[in-house]
Amino acid sequence: MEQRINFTTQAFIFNQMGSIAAVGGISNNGIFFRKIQDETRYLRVRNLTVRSSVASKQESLQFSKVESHKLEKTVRIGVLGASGYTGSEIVRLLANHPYFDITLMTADRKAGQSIGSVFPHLATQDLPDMVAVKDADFSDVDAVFCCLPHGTTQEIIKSLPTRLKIVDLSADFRLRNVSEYEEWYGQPHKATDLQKEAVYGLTEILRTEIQSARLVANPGCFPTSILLPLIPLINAKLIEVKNIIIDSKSGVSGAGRGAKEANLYTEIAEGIHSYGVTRHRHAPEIEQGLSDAAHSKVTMSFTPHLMPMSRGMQSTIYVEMAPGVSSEDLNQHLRSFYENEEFVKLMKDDKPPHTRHVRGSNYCFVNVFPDRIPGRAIIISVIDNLVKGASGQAIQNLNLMMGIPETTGLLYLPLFP
Ligand SMILES: NC(=O)C1=CN([C@@H]2O[C@H](COP(=O)(O)OP(=O)(O)OC[C@H]3O[C@@H](n4cnc5c(N)ncnc54)[C@H](OP(=O)(O)O)[C@@H]3O)[C@@H](O)[C@H]2O)C=CC1
Ligand SMILES: CC(=O)N[C@@H](CCC(=O)OP(=O)(O)O)C(=O)O
Repeated sequence: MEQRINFTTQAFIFNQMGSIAAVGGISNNGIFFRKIQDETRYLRVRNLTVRSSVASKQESLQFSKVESHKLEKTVRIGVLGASGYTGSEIVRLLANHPYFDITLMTADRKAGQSIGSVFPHLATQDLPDMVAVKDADFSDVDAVFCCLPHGTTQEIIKSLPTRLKIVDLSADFRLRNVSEYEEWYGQPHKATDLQKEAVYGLTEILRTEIQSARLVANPGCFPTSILLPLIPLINAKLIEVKNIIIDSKSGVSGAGRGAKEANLYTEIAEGIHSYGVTRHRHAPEIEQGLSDAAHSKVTMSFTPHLMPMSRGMQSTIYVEMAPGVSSEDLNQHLRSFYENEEFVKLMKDDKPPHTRHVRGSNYCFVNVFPDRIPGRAIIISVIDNLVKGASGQAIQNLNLMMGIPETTGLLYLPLFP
């Protein structure tokens, strides 16, 4: 039977692998209610004693512990660039977030409009109209998702109150070396002090640094799909750092919502094409991550392709293994490295993951295959460019920065078919 419940506490049940098995709330009289995915209804879970290890009879999983958090504070969120693809994806994902409450949204050409008029799929959300950044009042905001074009972003972030926590989805604060930024982005960096403060937001790899950061540079979508499998393998010296070849494919939403001739249906449908060959601006970002892992300068070959699909990203990575290492060793290492992670999963069989298996979710699915050529392996990694490649990872990072479980509001299963 449906009922309205006022929760005082949000609770998480973990399975024995340490992953969150159920999210719910604890009512005033101490009863745990399990949240039903993607709905606002809750299922009463009986026979579960909070703070004990007794499993619920209604659950097939063996619960190992319950952690609870007081729902004391609501974090007031500003979404800069809410009329774009990543901004609107933040709004969609936050609809079910128990702590984050959107109090401010900005747009540029669409300033003055409601989110529902710009994105009818969000018309059910009761949110303030979007305003221009110059008219934005940050007095009711604690944290900001900055979903603006690179270049514009630095100056806007520089002008924000310093008490705000910021997750920047643009490329403006990702490269530590500002001269490298100038070389690849064709303009000098205009906020070099802030650059020193920024922490690169590849959550599973830099969790500790992100927790205490004020400004997080959310990674690019291609780098996310590539660095998640490669960094642990380089750290463990299981692959050679020379001759890494990466072939990546992206859905068209990766290019943003702005009208561009190159992104017309007629230019995209019924074919694929490579772009940015040898000079894509994600190359230095990927090499920065790989070099940090290797403690030496790493270079690689990277070619992105545009696919006739709205979202999704696959990176196919060709590597040379260290002497005596097999592709099964790579698989085993990644499996154990990500064993307790909710969002990075190694496939259990020998099938390649598909972009459609992670669509709309914050998951990264990975598999490793032996190449026909001895000593080489092929790694396939898929994400949704708008979720793990942008807005989902951004929420995961802000969760950490606010000291709440990082999966909060992100346990959406992929949308299939
Ligand atoms: N799309 C993706 O898959 C990914 C994108 N990113 C990065 O995230 C950022 C946002 O991308 P995305 O959402 O795709 O881009 P969109 O082009 O879809 O959206 C851009 C947003 O910024 C606003 N805007 C544009 N110019 C200005 C300006 N001069 N001043 C203030 N606001 C402005 C736009 O407002 P209006 O619509 O009103 O003009 C819109 O809200 C970019 O830096 C992008 O590179 C990162 C990872 C993945
Ligand atoms: C399909 C497409 O055009 N994709 C974008 C990458 C999207 C992304 O992650 O870009 P940022 O580095 O700006 O955040 C591109 O290739 O430039």
